[in-house]
Amino acid sequence: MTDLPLTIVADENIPALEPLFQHLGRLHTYPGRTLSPEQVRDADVLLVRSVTRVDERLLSGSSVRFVGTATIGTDHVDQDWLAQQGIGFSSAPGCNADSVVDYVLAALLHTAQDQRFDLRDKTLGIVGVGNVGHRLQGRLEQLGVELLLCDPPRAANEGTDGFVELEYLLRSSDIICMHTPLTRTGAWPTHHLLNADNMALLKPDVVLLNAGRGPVIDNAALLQLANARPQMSLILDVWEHEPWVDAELASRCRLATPHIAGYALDGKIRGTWMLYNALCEQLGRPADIGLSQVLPPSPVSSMKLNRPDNLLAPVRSVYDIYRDDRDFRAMLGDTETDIKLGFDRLRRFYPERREFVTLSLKGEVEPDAAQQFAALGFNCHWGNDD
Ligand SMILES: NC(=O)C1=CN([C@@H]2O[C@H](COP(=O)(O)OP(=O)(O)OC[C@H]3O[C@@H](n4cnc5c(N)ncnc54)[C@H](O)[C@@H]3O)[C@@H](O)[C@H]2O)C=CC1
Ligand SMILES: O=C(O)C(=O)[C@H](O)COP(=O)(O)O
Repeated sequence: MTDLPLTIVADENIPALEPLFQHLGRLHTYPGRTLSPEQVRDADVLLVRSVTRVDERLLSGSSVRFVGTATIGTDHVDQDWLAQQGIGFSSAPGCNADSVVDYVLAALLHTAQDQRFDLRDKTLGIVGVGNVGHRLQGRLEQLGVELLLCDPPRAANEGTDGFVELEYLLRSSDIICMHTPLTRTGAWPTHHLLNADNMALLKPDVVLLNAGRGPVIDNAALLQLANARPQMSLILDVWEHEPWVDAELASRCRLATPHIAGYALDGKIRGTWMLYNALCEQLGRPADIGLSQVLPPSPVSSMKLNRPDNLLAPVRSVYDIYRDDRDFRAMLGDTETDIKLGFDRLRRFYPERREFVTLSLKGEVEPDAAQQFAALGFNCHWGNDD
């Protein structure tokens, strides 16, 4: 597959396809969720996101020689089958990890403000300490939050120091953030990792956030528990059975969003760009388009703080998580079919959002506040009036 032009079939929800791939061949875009064997049969390259199941059913008999998913998660791809067929594969590890961490921090800071607590007085458990969990760990440690970490695969490789057992974390944490992949086999499968039995261990007023994959938590058991425990706070970005969402569970959440934690433009375009690099490598061609050539400058690039004690002011100016929550809830009274269509429509036409790091903060602030704004991930230039 070295002869150009290539035939490239891609999910229409992948940004920056033209500038990165058009010079390599003819691009055909389709809705990813309904991509069919007929649409991919004559393709050389298939570029997907998480909503396309990539397996023998989709690709058998096709001419596809390279599959790329512009996502971190890979549970939608049958990688064993691709390898057996000699089809090249790449995902985009870490591409939107900072976008997810921004989402988590926005959600937790709003929750802390609404429930009148300071994150630094809480114990926060992270389950799955990979690209996302590790970056979240870094920012929260700088903020001064006490952490518990659970990641049995890492503990098995690196030693158990610094890691705790899941049950201990569930029992001891005030806030829990789920960041594991979805796996059904292997030594540490995560399907229904949180279930009726172990969720009974949770503190009654726990804040539980899932921005990994929906089926990592048994959603029916979660709804039952949350109904029995009115003080429990749920923040869910991912759902069992997407694009369908259990409207009752969503209505029980303090924040509910349609799988957009990683949807900052920076994270999405970085994912596409990583696939461009992987495809060029497979083709033996130089990848000479830089990320900055395809990532537009941020429309909100600097902010002078006049209320430096309020951590939420810059967070809101880059990312209003309540807007996502409102838009999502607005469609939940619809029929099952409308919810499914609405879920994908919100994602397809997601408004531009940028990562915290794109915002420069200026002003004169106290050292403690300066440390906290830097910990959140903003680009800080204190004392600079330019
Ligand atoms: N909501 C969203 O928009 C997004 C969701 N994701 C999801 O988040 C997941 C995590 O992303 P990354 O951190 O980048 O992945 P990663 O692969 O870098 O890290 C995952 C971590 O989970 C750990 N893990 C695996 N099984 C575990 C278990 N049973 N218990 C505890 N830990 C376990 C692994 O050892 C690894 O350290 C992705 O696989 C994807 O499904 C990723 C990006 C955006
Ligand atoms: O990267 C991942 O993994 C994700 O979950 C994606 O950010 C989700 O976006 P879509 O692939 O579903 O558009």
